[in-house]
Amino acid sequence: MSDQPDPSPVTAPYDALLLLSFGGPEGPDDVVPFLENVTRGRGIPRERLEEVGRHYFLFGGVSPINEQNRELLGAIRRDFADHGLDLPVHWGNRNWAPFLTDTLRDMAQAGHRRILTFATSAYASYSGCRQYRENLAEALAALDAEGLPLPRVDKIRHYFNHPGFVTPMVDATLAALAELPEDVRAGAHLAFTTHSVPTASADTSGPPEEHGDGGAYVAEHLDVARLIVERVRDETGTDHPWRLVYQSRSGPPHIPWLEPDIGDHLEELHASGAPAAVMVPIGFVSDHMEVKYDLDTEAVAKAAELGLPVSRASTVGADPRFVAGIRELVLERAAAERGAAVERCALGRLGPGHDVCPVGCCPGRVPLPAAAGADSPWAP
Ligand SMILES: CC1=C(CCC(=O)O)c2cc3nc(cc4[nH]c(cc5[nH]c(cc1n2)c(C)c5CCC(=O)O)c(CCC(=O)O)c4C)C(CCC(=O)O)=C3C
Ligand SMILES: [Fe+2]
Repeated sequence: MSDQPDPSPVTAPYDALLLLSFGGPEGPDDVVPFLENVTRGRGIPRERLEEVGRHYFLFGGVSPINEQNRELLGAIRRDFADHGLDLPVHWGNRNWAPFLTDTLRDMAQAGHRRILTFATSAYASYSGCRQYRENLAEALAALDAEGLPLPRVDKIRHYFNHPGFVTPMVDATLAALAELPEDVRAGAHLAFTTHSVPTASADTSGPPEEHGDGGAYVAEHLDVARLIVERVRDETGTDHPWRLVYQSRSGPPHIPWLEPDIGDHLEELHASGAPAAVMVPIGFVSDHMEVKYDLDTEAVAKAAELGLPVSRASTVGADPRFVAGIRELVLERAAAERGAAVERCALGRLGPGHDVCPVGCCPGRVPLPAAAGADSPWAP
């Protein structure tokens, strides 16, 4: 008899969940090395880096993202325990401690052989999906070089249209509308914001058949925005005008990125006589630096200068419905891997996405090995 307990049947074949995130600095001394990790080989102008460094120093050199991931990690563990799931949950980052390679090494040494990954990015795109798969491949290569047995690593499908993500965002939008002065509320515009990416990267996001016209990245965000607009209309009886806009543009100015920027959009709204706006950061799963600085600091200052009343919807963070959604996605994927019947929850027009990224999904500028996809060199 083995001294290991049998894996819990509902989560089999998986023996662990990996929470995979971006990472952020936790003090002033971390800021520059963190930015070096993020931007290695990416051709980001020096001035942009200095500018982004200032955002972090404004907050004492501490990004909120790690604390938010600790909260999410704790919430997932409690939710699993409350639902009788015996699946250990570990956390690793792309750019800061705990680094993915260290986490994956601990997991391999603890005997985990089938790992399911949940990344803190809900959409298709190079930065939000393939780059995490490249990070997994890099970590596996490092373990391989150390002679460790390699676990098989899978990744949960994009969850932008899962009710666990959409439902809390609807409530957050309603709450942000309620924060506006009553006389401007009914006329408020909804500005759905997400991270800008180079248009070339947006156009090739998602599976090859979805490339062009902003690709899966833009289509998925539009789907979420429409869902929120419809639900808000059902609740309030008001049809709020809306637009998908972008924030946190980086890169050299001659390379086109998705537009309009939230700041320009607020100016346009003001010029066209809009009475108020709600910023809804559907591109992010927690209130990290892009939200705290680019929206709550910069965009709010711009709105104040214009005299445009604004409020900002909160992100899902560790909302219990989001955490329950993560559990449902784990159970869904485990069942699919066992060949059992699965119900794939998805709202909106696009339907549930793929479990395994196909060849040619969200390519980077340079082809690099990526795990957890059809093109993975680490496939079983
Ligand atoms: C699509 C997307 C997401 C959402 C999906 C996901 O969540 O993964 C995201 C998240 C995040 N991005 C973050 C931070 C940064 N992103 C940068 C740079 C870049 N982001 C890009 C895209 C995205 N980024 C791109 C195309 C670049 C250009 C360079 C490159 O091609 O890689 C830079 C360099 C400086 C700058 O130029 O801004 C920093 C510091 C943090 C941590 C925040 C914190 O500390 O709280 C988080 C969660
Ligand atoms: Fe970023």
